[in-house]
Order: sequence, then C-alpha cells, then structure tokens
Amino acid sequence: MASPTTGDGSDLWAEIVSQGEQPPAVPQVAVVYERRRRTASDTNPKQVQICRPSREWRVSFAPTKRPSWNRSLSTRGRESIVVATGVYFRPQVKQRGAPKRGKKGGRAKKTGQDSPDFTKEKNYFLEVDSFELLEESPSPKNFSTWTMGAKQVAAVHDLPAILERWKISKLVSQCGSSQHLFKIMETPFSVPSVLGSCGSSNNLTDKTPERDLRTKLPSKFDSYKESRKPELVSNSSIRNLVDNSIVASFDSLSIKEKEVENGICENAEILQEVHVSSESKKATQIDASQFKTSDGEYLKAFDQLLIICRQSAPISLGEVFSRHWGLSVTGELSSIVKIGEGTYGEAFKAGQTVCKVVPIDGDLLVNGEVQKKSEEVLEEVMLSLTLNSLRGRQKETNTKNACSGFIETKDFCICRGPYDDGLISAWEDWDAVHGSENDHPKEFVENQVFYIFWKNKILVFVLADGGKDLESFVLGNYDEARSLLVQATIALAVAESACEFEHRDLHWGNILLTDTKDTSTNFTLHGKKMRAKTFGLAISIIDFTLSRINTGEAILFLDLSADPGLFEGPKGDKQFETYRKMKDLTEDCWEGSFPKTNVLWLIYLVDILLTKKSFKRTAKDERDLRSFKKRLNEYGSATDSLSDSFFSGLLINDSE
Ligand SMILES: Nc1ncnc2c1ncn2[C@@H]1O[C@H](COP(=O)(O)OP(=O)(O)OP(=O)(O)O)[C@@H](O)[C@H]1O
Repeated sequence: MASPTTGDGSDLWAEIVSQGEQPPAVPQVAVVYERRRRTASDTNPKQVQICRPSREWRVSFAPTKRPSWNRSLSTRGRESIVVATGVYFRPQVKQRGAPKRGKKGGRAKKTGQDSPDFTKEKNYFLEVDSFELLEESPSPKNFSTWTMGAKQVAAVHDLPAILERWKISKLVSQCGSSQHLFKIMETPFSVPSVLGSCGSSNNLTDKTPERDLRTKLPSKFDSYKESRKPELVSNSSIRNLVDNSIVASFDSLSIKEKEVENGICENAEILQEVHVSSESKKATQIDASQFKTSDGEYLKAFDQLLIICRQSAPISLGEVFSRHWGLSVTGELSSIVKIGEGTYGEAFKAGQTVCKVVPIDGDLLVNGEVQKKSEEVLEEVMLSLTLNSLRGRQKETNTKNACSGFIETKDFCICRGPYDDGLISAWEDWDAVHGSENDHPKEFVENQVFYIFWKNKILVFVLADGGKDLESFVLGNYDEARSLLVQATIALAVAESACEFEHRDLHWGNILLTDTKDTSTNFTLHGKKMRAKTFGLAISIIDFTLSRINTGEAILFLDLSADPGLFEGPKGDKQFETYRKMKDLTEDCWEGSFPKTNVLWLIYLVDILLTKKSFKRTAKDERDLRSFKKRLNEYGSATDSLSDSFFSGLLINDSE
C-alpha cells in the first residue's frame, strides 16, 4: 500500500515515526489557554432547541440528580497563543467585562468566514485512507493481543515529537507566515526536550519566576508578570523582534562555529554548544517538511491527534472497544459498564481498562456545554502524557522525580459515528441507578449526525481503571484518610518539582481510590527515593483540564480570568471557595507558577474529610486533622507540605 507523501514527495509517516529520534531545535514557546467566552448572543437557536437546558452551575429540577457543583467546570475553552524567545504574542486583547454567557449559551454561530474548511480535512482523509496505517505503525499490533480482562498494554507515545509538531503549528498559526516559521526553525537554539526537562534530568531550565507567597513582597514575579502583560504589538513589530533575536543568536553562534572550525576555540562548553547546534540544524533540515500535509498546509490539531492515535482516519466506537477490550462489535458489548460521567466525558469500563468518551469539534451543545475543540484536547493529551512520563520513570535509577499518583493514560483513539448499542444500554443502566445529569447519547448523536455529520468526532481516552472517586468511595478508617492525603501530596509535590504542575481542580470527583495489596508506594522527589504507607489504598488523580504545567518548552494552562462564572459558585461551598482563593492568589494571572494552589486543594481535601466523609476516627484524630489544616496555610507548595509532621509516620526514606 502506498504511503502518503508530503509536498516535496517524501514519506510523511516515515518522517513522523523518525522524528522522535531527531527533534529539531525551535525557540521556546509559551502558551496561554483562555476559556471560551460566550454571551447570550452567541447562542445558536437552532441548536439550542434540540438540547436540554444548559446546566451552568447546574440547578437541577429533578430531585434524583446530584448537586451540580460536585462536578467541575461547566465552561471551558482554550485559545492558545505562542511566544517565541523574548517576544510575547497575543492575537487580541481580551475584552474585560463582557456579558456572562446565558444558561443556554453556546458556541458562537459561525459565519461563513469562520467555519472550518472541511474540504481540506476530507482531502487529508482521502489521502491517508489509501493505506492502512495500523498495519504499518508499531503499537497498534498490540490491539489484537488485548483481551477482555487481560492487562492492557499501553501504547508508546513520542512526547517530544508530539510537542514539537504542536509548537510548530502554533507558531505558524500565530505568525501566519511559513517563511517566518522556517526562520524560527533554523534558529540554533538548544532547547531541552520535554523529557529533558520533565524527564531524564527532571530539571526545568526555564523555571517560571515565583512570587514570594509568604512575605507578599514584590518579587521577580512582579516584573515577570509586568513583562508578560498583554501587549498591543503589531504583527510586523513582532516579526522584527523575532527576526532580530534570531539574527543575534545566529551571529554569535556562527562566530563560535568559525572559531571551532579554525581550531581557535578549545572551550569544552562552546564545543558542545556548536555540536548541539549543528546536530539541531541537521535535524531541522530533515524535519521541516513533516509538519506539512501534501497540500502544503501545516498540520491542524485534528491531524496531529490522528497521528498520536496512529490512525489514518476516525474509526467507529464499536471498533475501538473491540480492539481495546477484545470484544466483538456485535453482541458482546453488554459486558461494558458505565462507571462515571463528567461534563464532557462518559466513562465506560471493561476488564481493567476505562474508556472516556469525549465528543469533540461539533457545534451541537452536549450536556448543555460547548464541545471541546481538537486544540484543547490535543493540549490535554500532551499534559496527560507528560504526567505519564513521571510514572514511566519510576524504575529508572537516576531519575529525579517519579510517582504513580496520576492516572495512567494508555492510549487515545479518534472515532466518528453513533454510539454503539452496547454503550447505550450501559449508559441507560447507569442512568437507572444513578440518574445521569448528561444528555442521552442517542439523542445527542442522532441530532449531531443529522445536523453536522462531518463534525461528529469523538476522542476516546483509554485509561487505567483508577477505582471509585472520593465522593462515592467509603473510607474505612483514619489511616485510609491519612493515606489518601499523603499520596495526593506526594503526587502534587513530584509533579510540581518535575514540571511546575498545578492541578487547579482537585475536587473529590477528581481523586480515584482503589484497594491495593501493596503496603507502600514508591516515589522519587528531588532525586530522593522514598516510600509512603498505603494502608491498603491507592489513589489516582484525574482530569487535567484546568491544570498548568511547564514542559521546559511551553507553559500549558487555562486562562480562568475569561470565565468569571467559575468564581461565583455557592458561598461557603468548599470547592468554590477554593476557586476564589486561587483567584486571589494568582491575581488572575493564570500563566504564572503558583504552587500554593496545590496547597489550597490539600486544604480543601482535609475539609472534605472532616465535613463530608464519615470514617472511624477518634477525637484526637479530628484534632490532628484540624491542626494539620491550620499548618497547611503556612506552606507555599505541596513539596513544602510534605515535610509536615502529619506525614512523618507515613514516609520511609529509602535513600538513607
Ligand atoms: N480512569 C478512570 N477510572 C475510573 N473512573 C474514571 C476514570 N476516569 C474517569 N472516571 C469516572 O468518570 C468521571 C468523569 O471523568 P472526568 O472527571 O475525567 O470527566 P470530565 O468530563 O473531564 O469531568 P468534569 O466534569 O470534572 O470536567 C469521574 O468522576 C470518575 O467517576
């Protein structure tokens, strides 16, 4: 079968597969996520009439439904901008004080100009459909060996390559000029790969300056914040700035290169720099074309998702389940059960694997919400893979930061078409017992197919089964509660140290608990190998929609300032009080590094344990929890909190 070729005739897939070994050098990219802002006027009446009322802060009129604020955000949106070295790009300054979206708010009705061009997408599929990618790529062969109940094999993803492709496409969309992009790509910066920063060395070379949270004194952070304020810079002046920085960097390096060539320079550091530069240049020359499709277009987020999924085109939901669970598409899907739901995703389980089904890119409101866009999902995928890499390095000897407290993401699949009947009956069974807050999948899909067939796309996250969420899990005793707290603190501390991770939405629906036979769990923090007692309980943190990370090359985060509604939840509700505390702390500068947000969620968790969960505990246990909560206020990060005496009996230091 013929492989698709790029514009210059080279083999696109061969290049994509090989790029992981040869990541090209590009300048540092920082990304801003913004939540989508929707107003009443955005609403598309045609769509709303086929949807149930939106449940923003979900006032439910059905007594059987659980309180809406148990779930996390109802409005989400990401709009990325790119920053090349020393330059801040922002396409447009956000309008402050725009009206809040109404209850039935939807994505803005698209004008002809705005509507996505599906011809290109269709052409892309036609092209790649001509060969069977699954047979050619290394990992999907695992599919055939995955059987129901057997241990799932996780697909190997080339995170640096994924990040690289994404950065290039961001730069193109921000700069709007491929010529300009090539200049950037030719720039001999040596940037750490994502695994370099968050991986093998675990040292972020480009840490975000932090505010001194305890003293509240002006710090480096203030000038950082000032320097990153939205600037109204014309495109041409941005280009000038970038070009100048590139030229300057080129100049200094070519002088060094000449010195090395002529044998004048023997400085080891410079020799190394020049070596890295020439290697990067070679890689750049090889890789430049792979970011384009055959019609010369740069890969869109959806195309990038297909590559990550190792698919040439979307497949049916039934096909995913038959591959991942070894079930036949007809008849045997009844062994699948629905295990949970969120605003965006429905979670189904068979064997030890969970599939989270998330409709994407459609105009139809789903569960009263705008569907996630490919761009947002792609960034969530990168975040999940970054956190996966913390788990993957547990066994490496020289790792600096590792833990297993985040859910393992095993794979992703892109689907199209209606829900499978087996899934629908699993959905209905769950609804009969729990009373779903979500739209019936049949209703949604039929409508979606009817109106906009081409946009009916679904991303399936294939995840490890993390167990039950804290809201529904029954804690046996005080030791289990302590185990939950120490494991959550460890996960946050490790990810905080590895990639400035902040979860920013760690409510009780986003911590999963399961029984374990292991009496302790291993982790590595700042190179120190340690263990924590489990008391028979293992946790997994999920849902990274609001999370922030610094991969060393890009800062991924969601700009919550674009969603004032988030901070207007019920007074006294611990979850919404926590959002408000985060807002005070960050002063609405969500791209900044504020590890204290992790502490705010730890305080929330202690509160939940004290007020919402019942488990065997003595008066002294309660006192200990309360004084721990008080002391948490003094810590600036999860890492600091881990040194608290509350954890002393739970941690074992293996390095000593
Ligand atoms: N890996 C998993 N293992 C077990 N249960 C899971 C898993 N992933 C998700 N769930 C269940 O599905 C629910 C919804 O998942 P999740 O929070 O990721 O979806 P979401 O649409 O992003 O939700 P939210 O409304 O919080 O944004 C969870 O609360 C949990 O009960």
